[in-house]
This record gives sequence, C-alpha cells and structure tokens, in this order.
Amino acid sequence: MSVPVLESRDLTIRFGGHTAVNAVSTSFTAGTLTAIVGPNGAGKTTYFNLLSGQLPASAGQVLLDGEDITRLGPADRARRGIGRAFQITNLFPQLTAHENVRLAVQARDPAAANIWQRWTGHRAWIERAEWVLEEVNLQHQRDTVASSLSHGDKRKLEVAIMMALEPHVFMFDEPTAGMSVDEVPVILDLIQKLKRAGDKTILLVEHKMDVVRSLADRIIVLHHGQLLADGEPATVIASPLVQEAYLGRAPEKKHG
Ligand SMILES: Nc1ncnc2c1ncn2[C@@H]1O[C@H](COP(=O)(O)OP(=O)(O)OP(=O)(O)O)[C@@H](O)[C@H]1O
Repeated sequence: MSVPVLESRDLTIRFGGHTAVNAVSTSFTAGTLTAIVGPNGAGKTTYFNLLSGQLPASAGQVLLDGEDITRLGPADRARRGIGRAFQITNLFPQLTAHENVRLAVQARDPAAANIWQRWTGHRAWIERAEWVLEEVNLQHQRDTVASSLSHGDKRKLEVAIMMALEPHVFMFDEPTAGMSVDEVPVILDLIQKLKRAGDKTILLVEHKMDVVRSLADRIIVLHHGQLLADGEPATVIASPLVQEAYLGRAPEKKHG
C-alpha cells in the first residue's frame, strides 16, 4: 500500500457547542484525486481549512509525509507543499497576471533570497511564469492587471499561482463555481493534466456530481461533520446511506 502524503487523525473542530468536523480520520496518497462531497453544511470547507491550516484543530492531528503539522499555520504548511486555490483570494489586484505568477515562482526559488543571484535567476523566473500562464491558458492575459480579469480568469490565475509554488498536495475548493460554461472545461482539463502527471495528491471539494464523476478516483462523503463513506466513486454514489444523506431518505427500491 502506498504511504499517505496527507493524513487526518480524529481531526475535530468545535465552534461553541457545534462540532463542525468530528473525528475525521482518513489519508490521501500520491497519484490519487479524492473528491470530498456532502450536503450543504456537512463540514467540507471546514475540513479543508483544518488540512491547510486556516483553522486550528480543537482535537486530532494532521500529518504531512508522516510528520505532525497540526500546530503549523497556513504559510508553513504551504511552504511544506500544501497548495490551495479558490478559497482565499491571494492575487495582487494591481499587478499583471504575469507579475502575480512571477512572484510565486520567485517565492519558490531559494536563490531569490540571495541578492547576488537575483539577476541571474531573473530570466528563468520570467520564463517559468510564462510557461505556467500557458498551462492554464491565460497567456493572452499576460499583461492584464488581476483586478481587470474576468471571474473565470481570476480563478485560472489562482491555479497558476498554486502551480508556480509547485506543491505536492493540490486542494481545489469548488474550482468551477461561478465559471461560465465555456470556462469550465479549461479548469477541468487542467486538473486532469495534474492528475495525469501521476505524482500529485489532489483533493477536490465539489458539488457538481458530473465533475466529481469525471475526475475522482475516490470519493469521501462528509455528513454532519463525520466521515459517512469512503471508496470508489460508483460504489459510494450508489450507497443507500449516501443517498439518504443527500435526499434525507433512503432511495426507493425498484420492483418488478
Ligand atoms: N467560523 C465558523 N464559526 C461557526 N460555525 C462555523 C464556522 N465555519 C463553519 N461553521 C459551521 O460549520 C458547519 C460546516 O460548514 P462548512 O462551510 O464547512 O460546510 P460545507 O460542507 O463546506 O458546506 P457548503 O457545501 O454549503 O459549502 C456549518 O454548520 C457552518 O455553519
């Protein structure tokens, strides 16, 4: 069995008397795309926040490559390879698309801290930023300031920034939400491409089941903050327990 890249052990958060994520234990391995689904208010985004460090756990642990990172904040977790898009808008609105990506490329390069190497690295950063913009199909907006981009292009830029940081865990929180019909396939193709690379650990919170079906190798279902189901997509989707959680009742049996 593959060693988990990211793991949660009894991960829990309470807001006052409400337990939004309740003792969730599971793990994520490289080369796998896991969709996290569940009804509204199930705790999906809160679970993401606990994994990426935006929220501190009330109990339980988060492990990255076997190391306990529960006490680390989001910046430290990002430095260690947890990348997240679409939850926090981390664009510099007055900088161009290219400048936004270039900053992320520079942040990734240890040589950037060395002022003597600054200019030798410059060309490589620019080229790397161009390449990332092409990957997300945003090269035509290279010189547009982020604040003037369409909603879909802003989201592509957020993915570009995440890619430039070269994480090994990619977290997508409803990546197609608010996107126009023609922009959706671009983002889905991009996620497929990351998946085909084979060495990334990809987590996706998504409401649209057609998107989940087309991308996921595995689905985990949260319900009232608890892990309700975990497995191969067709099996999880067909599970009466899961259907009941979504519909509020068990599916009717077919007769005849
Ligand atoms: N900061 C907070 N303070 C208090 N309660 C919170 C906080 N964040 C989330 N919650 C509560 O935790 C529960 C889980 O919310 P969460 O947003 O994680 O659900 P979700 O599954 O992502 O829902 P949706 O699909 O609607 O986005 C909800 O009852 C929500 O009201």
